[in-house]
Amino acid sequence: SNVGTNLPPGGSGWPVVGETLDFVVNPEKFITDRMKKHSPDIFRTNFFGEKIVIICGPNGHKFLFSNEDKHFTAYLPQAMQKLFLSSQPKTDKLYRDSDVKLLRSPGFLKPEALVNYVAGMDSIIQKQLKTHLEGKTEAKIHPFSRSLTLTLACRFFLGIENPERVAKLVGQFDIVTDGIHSLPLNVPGTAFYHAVKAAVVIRKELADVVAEKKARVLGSGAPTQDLCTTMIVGGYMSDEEITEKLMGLLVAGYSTVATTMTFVIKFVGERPDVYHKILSEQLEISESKKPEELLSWNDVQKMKYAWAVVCEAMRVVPPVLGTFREAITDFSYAGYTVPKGWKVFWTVNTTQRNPEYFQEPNKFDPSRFMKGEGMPLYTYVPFGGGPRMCPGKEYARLAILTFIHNMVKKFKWELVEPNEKILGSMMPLPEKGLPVHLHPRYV
Ligand code: HEM
Repeated sequence: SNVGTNLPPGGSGWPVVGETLDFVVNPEKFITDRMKKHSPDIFRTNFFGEKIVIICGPNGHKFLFSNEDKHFTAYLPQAMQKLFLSSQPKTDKLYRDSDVKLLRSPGFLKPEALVNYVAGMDSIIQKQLKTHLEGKTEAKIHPFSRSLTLTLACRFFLGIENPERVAKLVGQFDIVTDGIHSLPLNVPGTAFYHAVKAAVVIRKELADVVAEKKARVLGSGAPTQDLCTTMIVGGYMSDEEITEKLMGLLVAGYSTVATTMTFVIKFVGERPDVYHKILSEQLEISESKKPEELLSWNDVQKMKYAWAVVCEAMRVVPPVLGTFREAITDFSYAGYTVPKGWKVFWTVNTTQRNPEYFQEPNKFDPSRFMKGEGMPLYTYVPFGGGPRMCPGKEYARLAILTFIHNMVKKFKWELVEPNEKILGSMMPLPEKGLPVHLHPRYV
């Protein structure tokens, strides 16, 4: 075989750090430059201390998503492993393949189950808006959307509603998020060091929740309807496994949903025309219902324009830039051969923000998603694709649309800082938390 002699083109940068810094500072530029210089299909690099190939474009996405388990398995960079896996990892994956199957099977995150959570979500979101935004003339949307998202996750994944407990978790997750944005140096005093500690606190809290729920399930108390209880009642996982799984869900589902909500509010705040279109769609839904009646699954299916707005927000600012795989065999692609053990990175930006597939990629234009014919295959991939595609997609859609419904009915808004800087290339966030001027709308 010609393994090792026919590697994809590319460079490996400095010893040890490789090209890490260039990548972290601006992944989009890093990748676009190298696609031009080396190959638009695949090139090799070296960062986070790993030998990496980056696989690009719709054909790259297709190849990756179609060869799961044959050539590829899931992989987390070492810094993420330190943060998110327990101290005695049984695996270097956030999710073992069997776990993913479990989540996808009749599971809690499937539409059949989610149908029953719409009204509850609507009611929590209404309460949160009342407590945190109503009566204010100005508010920071990003901290709000984070605490809202975690409140929902606490209710539906963990079955906890106590606001102090939720606030404590929000605080710890904020520290973890700061760490993700920093260099992964586990040295006292660094943001990453604090993040590793916060992740330990979160895991301990989750272990307590599992123990409490278990006592409730075994005792006579009426068990709540939540994912944690479902897993306990299932009876085939140890408490540690349940804790680990809940951690994985919170990590995967928390900042992604909050980021999407935040950027929807940003883009809509910049575009009164988009706001008015969303509003008229949402008012039509409300008018078909009794006053005070909570949203249902069917109502959410009618939010077609609002969903186009969400899709376009995730195209311009993807909440997940991309993920890693590990090659479990040597594999050949685009005329090159990559050895077993190398890490493979794919990123949504090589298609979603590529003018070849989306004209004027920086322009926010929800009408791209209203044309009816859909996007060319493997070009729009905010949730990934194939067997590893995000299992939280429907849950995320429900939470975000229910949030938008309530926001436009209650408020109009515009940005306090139209030129606010966006930080963090791997996980984008507005520098000042997206302050907006709020104007109440009386229906
Ligand atoms: C807008 C919100 C979200 C976006 C954009 C998003 C995106 C993604 C992406 C790109 C992946 C990687 C797929 C791959 O590697 O091929 C992923 C995986 C995953 N997501 Fe999401 N996600 C979102 C929300 C959620 C939520 C709410 C949950 C939990 C309820 C969740 C749970 C997961 C899990 C468990 C995985 C790992 C699946 C695996 O490794 O097979 N995600 N998500």
